[in-house]
Amino acid sequence: MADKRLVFVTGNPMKLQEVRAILSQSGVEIDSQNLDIPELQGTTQEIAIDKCRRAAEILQGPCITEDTALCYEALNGLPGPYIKYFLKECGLEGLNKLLAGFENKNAYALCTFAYSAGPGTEPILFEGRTYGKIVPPRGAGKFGWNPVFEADGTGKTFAEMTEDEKNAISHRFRALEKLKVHLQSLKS
Ligand SMILES: O=c1[nH]c(=O)c2ncn([C@@H]3O[C@H](COP(=O)(O)OP(=O)(O)OP(=O)(O)O)[C@@H](O)[C@H]3O)c2[nH]1
Ligand SMILES: [Mg+2]
Repeated sequence: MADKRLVFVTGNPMKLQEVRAILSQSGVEIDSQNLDIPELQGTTQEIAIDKCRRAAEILQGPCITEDTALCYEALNGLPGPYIKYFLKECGLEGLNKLLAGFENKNAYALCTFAYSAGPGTEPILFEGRTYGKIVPPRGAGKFGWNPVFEADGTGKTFAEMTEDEKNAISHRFRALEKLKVHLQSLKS
């Protein structure tokens, strides 16, 4: 039996798949709720806290939510938490063109999990980062901006990696490592 069950509120099946794979050996089992929670404008932290708070209120119970940002060094962190809309409107090529006037193609993927113990409690954040650079698309485009993000030291875009390769170094993996430590502390 799982040591811990958690409800992950997300509308993104690829996130859910990766979270389940990363947590598969950890004793944490994930139930999912596909709720469309309105997302505030603001910093990644503000967006993550607000989204988790709303989700816990709707569920009337504990839950986790996750926000992903793609932050360009040359643009002082933008598109950041608004990457979903940039990707939708500009496509993978557009994500490259944004940096056309800059030599600096460095970027980091930022994953922020928020954990709420239930309605009325303040969500706690767990962040993970993976550094890399923005490149012309390579690899199968099954998930978001994976084809244009080459992780430092790998020579591969996330889309060219196997699931296991990505899950060993991803922003999501790094944030979940911190969330796991917190969940352990709740058990004792
Ligand atoms: O190539 C990718 N590799 C990843 O590892 C990854 N993680 C998220 N994303 C995309 O980045 C935006 C985040 O927006 P986001 O955090 O609001 O997510 P979402 O709205 O899809 O789901 P949720 O908010 O219901 O959980 C969305 O377009 C996601 O598809 C990724 N793309
Ligand atoms: Mg979202």
